[in-house]
Amino acid sequence: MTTTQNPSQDPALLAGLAANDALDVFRVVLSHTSHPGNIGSTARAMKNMGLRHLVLINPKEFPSEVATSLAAGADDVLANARVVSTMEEALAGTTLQVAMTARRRELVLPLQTPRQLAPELLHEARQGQQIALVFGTEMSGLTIPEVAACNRLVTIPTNPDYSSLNLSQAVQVLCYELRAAQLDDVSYLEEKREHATHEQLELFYTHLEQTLTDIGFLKPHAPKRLMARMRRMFQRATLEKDEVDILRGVLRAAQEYRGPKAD
Ligand SMILES: C[S@@+](CC[C@H](N)C(=O)[O-])C[C@H]1O[C@@H](n2cnc3c(N)ncnc32)[C@H](O)[C@@H]1O
Repeated sequence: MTTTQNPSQDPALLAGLAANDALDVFRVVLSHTSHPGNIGSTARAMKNMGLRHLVLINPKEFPSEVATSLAAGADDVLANARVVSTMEEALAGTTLQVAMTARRRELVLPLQTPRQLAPELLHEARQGQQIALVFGTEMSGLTIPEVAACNRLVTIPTNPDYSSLNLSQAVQVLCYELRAAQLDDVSYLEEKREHATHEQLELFYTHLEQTLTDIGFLKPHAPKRLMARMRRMFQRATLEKDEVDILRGVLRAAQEYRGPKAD
């Protein structure tokens, strides 16, 4: 077996690298963080999972030696962190904003888990949308206006009697789910499929009905629900254009069939 040494010659590898870029549109936003150690641990958690854009809204202490020490090699994430003073600045340019909360009182949007939301986030990321993952301050979490600035609400399903994670651990869980969803998503390697259009399917159903009538399977005076059931069956299959062509070829052959050929 030969392996391609140069990634630029390997389309599958290139596609994988392109998929990795999806994580590059995410920004982690930490609001009013009190402990610099949590900023450092967040940077580490992000870099482990392939995210690198960190935005800090009014951190109590930053830059900080404690943050750098806990970043443990993810100091590039800290060096590039943007410090802003408002949520508006932190969310500028994003189309999706995910409020992370352990609390139940802010239920203004449907509550989702990271695993439920990750595929949608990745899909949007691949379209080049900018996405913010927003985390609250250690003592009190996100405020009501902060949650209201977001259009998605996510909770990590923890022990209901002890639901609040350490800030950087919450960041870790969400970033991991994004990475895991991305690794599971190999759709970028799939061949593009040309689905049959509505019109092509309608022609097929007409052809099918005519053929079933011709061969005596469908009784025009007592059709029952046969065609409705046939439609449902083929709709479930999400047929491609080529598959419809094959099926119509079969129908034509059935219509022209004159019995077994004599040897
Ligand atoms: C230490 S927690 C804040 C705890 C605070 N006492 C509260 O009630 O929200 C800091 C941040 O981590 C995130 N977080 C912690 N546990 C979480 C969970 N189970 N689900 C989602 N986010 C969580 C939230 O963004 C939260 O604002």
